[in-house]
Amino acid sequence: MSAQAAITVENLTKTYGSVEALKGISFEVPRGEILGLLGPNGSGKTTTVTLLSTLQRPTAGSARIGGHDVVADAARVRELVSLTGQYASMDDSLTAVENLSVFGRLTGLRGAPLKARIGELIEQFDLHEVGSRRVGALSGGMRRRVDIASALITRPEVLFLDEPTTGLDPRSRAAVWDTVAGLRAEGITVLLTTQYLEEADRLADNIVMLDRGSVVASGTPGVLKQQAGAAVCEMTLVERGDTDRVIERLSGFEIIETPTDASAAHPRLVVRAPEGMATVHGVISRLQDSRIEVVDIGLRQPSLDEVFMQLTEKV
Ligand SMILES: Nc1ncnc2c1ncn2[C@@H]1O[C@H](COP(=O)(O)OP(=O)(O)OP(=O)(O)O)[C@@H](O)[C@H]1O
Repeated sequence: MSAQAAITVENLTKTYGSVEALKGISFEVPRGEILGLLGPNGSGKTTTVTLLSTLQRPTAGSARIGGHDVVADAARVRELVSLTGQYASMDDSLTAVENLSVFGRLTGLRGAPLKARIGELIEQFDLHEVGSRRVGALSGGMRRRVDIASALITRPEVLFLDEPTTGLDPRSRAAVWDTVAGLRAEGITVLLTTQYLEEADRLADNIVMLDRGSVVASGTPGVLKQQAGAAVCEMTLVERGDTDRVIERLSGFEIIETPTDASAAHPRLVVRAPEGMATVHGVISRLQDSRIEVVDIGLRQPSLDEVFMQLTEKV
């Protein structure tokens, strides 16, 4: 394993009684990179973060942060990492600056150094306007931004972001994405857990996909999409009423998505296209034979969502 790695995980295992939360996972995160740890509910994401941040001990295997073992060297690891995410621990009745101050004091910062660090974070996270407002009155996205800022008060080398955008509306989610992308510029290593493939696709240098406690795939977003192999043929129908007829007419093709939104004016279907354009032409000729009209039809790379579906189906 590389000496440069900020996080090294080797055969990490955690069992709770008869539940195998992690079944021996391994991965590495180079310094300054963002790793997206992806997986559905219960796949082991939070367990991984609690082990890496020394909140729990592994049952077997090992993990190192900046070369320090999370069990043997737990005190040193705690100096290097910070953890935030879904369950922000800020006091709603205090202002953003007061919250930063509380976090700073908790870590032993006082006086001028504390004030200077808060000033830097206000600058870095563009909190000038909201610094004096009560955190309870801030939007969800702005709250998370203050929360991430407070996690950085100690200048950690590694930041764990546990589902930082769960429960946020799309606009707030985009604002948090900007904040996380900015962390890369600061050289901080980030381990981001998420259920949203789009989030990992946007932010992560590398992705580790977990399913039921095991790694089912890892690599860059681009490589994972390629690994999934076949491109897909996506079509949008003119008439909602044609959906059942299309499904019937496309027998023999592997339909991987049928319309889910009953209110959508134009239903969308996706079929796997192992033969690329030849598959698309095959679909078009079947639709033409039945005089079924489409708004559009085309070939595209599978999304990470589709990759994940395909990989987890195989397990
Ligand atoms: N303290 C615990 N005691 C018993 N089982 C646990 C405990 N913590 C987690 N588990 C189990 O371990 C498995 C992995 O849970 P974990 O919370 O790590 O998943 P997750 O991927 O973070 O899911 P989510 O997205 O819901 O947070 C689940 O089956 C969970 O029920």
